[in-house]
Amino acid sequence: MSNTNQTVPNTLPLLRDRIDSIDSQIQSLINERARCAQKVAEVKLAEQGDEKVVFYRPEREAQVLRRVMSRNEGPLDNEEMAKVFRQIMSSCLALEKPMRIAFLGPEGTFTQQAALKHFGKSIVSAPMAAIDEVFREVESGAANYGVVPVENSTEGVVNHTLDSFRDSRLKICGEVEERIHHHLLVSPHINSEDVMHIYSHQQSLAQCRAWLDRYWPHAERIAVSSNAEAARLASEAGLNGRAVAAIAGEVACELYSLVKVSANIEDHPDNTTRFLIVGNQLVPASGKDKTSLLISAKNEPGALYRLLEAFERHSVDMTRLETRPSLVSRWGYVFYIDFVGHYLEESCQAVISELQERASEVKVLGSYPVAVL
Ligand SMILES: O=C(O)C(=O)C[C@]1(C(=O)O)C=C[C@@H](O)C=C1
Repeated sequence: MSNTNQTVPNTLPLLRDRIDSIDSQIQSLINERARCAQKVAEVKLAEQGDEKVVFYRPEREAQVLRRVMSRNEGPLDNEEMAKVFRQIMSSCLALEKPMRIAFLGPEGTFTQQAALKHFGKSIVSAPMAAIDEVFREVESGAANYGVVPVENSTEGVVNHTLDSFRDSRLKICGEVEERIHHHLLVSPHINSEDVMHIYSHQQSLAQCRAWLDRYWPHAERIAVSSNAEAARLASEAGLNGRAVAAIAGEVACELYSLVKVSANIEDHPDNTTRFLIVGNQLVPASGKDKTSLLISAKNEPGALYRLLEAFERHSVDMTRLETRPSLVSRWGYVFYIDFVGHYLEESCQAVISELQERASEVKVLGSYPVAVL
């Protein structure tokens, strides 16, 4: 083991020798860790059996990353260090069992970016054409987990995702937040001044509305199924000499070899999207968790008040409330509620059982670690 108190050499050859020696130690340790993960897989298989074995453990991953951040002394900052360990765990998990992750595609979407941020790069990516396809892919067992957008700090909730939980038995296993930067992109084969049509996902167009009003008031805005699809269309149009632009992110820009006419054009610089990880398992407590519920309220005066009052009385911190039409009865509603805590904690159990008495249906969509990265 190297002695951390050793003085740092001050010539380039000696510094590189030191780096080589440290790298060799890090490499041995990473492989030693990987062998432990392989052993963990054997133990899990022996204890849980082939059918029920769960390799991916979100609560354990969150604990590992939190520990990395809290003991970190720099000079690398906490997030950088956690990203390194994120990838080490991703590689170790892939040794235990390669994970197939379905996400709202095509390749290059912010959802793919979120999937890589959450699971690391050692996954098999499975882009889907729509949010309900992501759900179906995981329900059928074709994918191990799915990643879907659920809310954006500028535009609010993604209704498709919330609605997909009504008839699904999938559970929320995690959340991930991603800062969203939009760019105006064109094919290198066209002149950006000729652009009269701008493609993007409806939410992205909305997130850049003020900027578009100001700088491209005469261009027609065309909503398509995703911003990666917009990038694909802009690239294809460029090959045919048609001047079309797309609004999309970095990954799509690179994937379709587009060029940036303007970067970071979102109206709100802290524009952030929250994504959910959906899977088949109820996740044990990590020590810092959130819970999501779907509640069908009775259609009577004061129904919502009686639901919310239970949170107050048990001092459970509600972080989000969304209302959607129930689709079962006219003017009936379902509520999506997020709160701090794990559903097995005493105070959370107390709230849930009171809600069960007061609502016609309470579905626990899942408890999951608060996003670490
Ligand atoms: O602790 C486990 O259950 C493991 O499988 C090991 C490990 C890791 O590399 O630390 C790998 C995958 C899991 O998702 C969590 C942690």
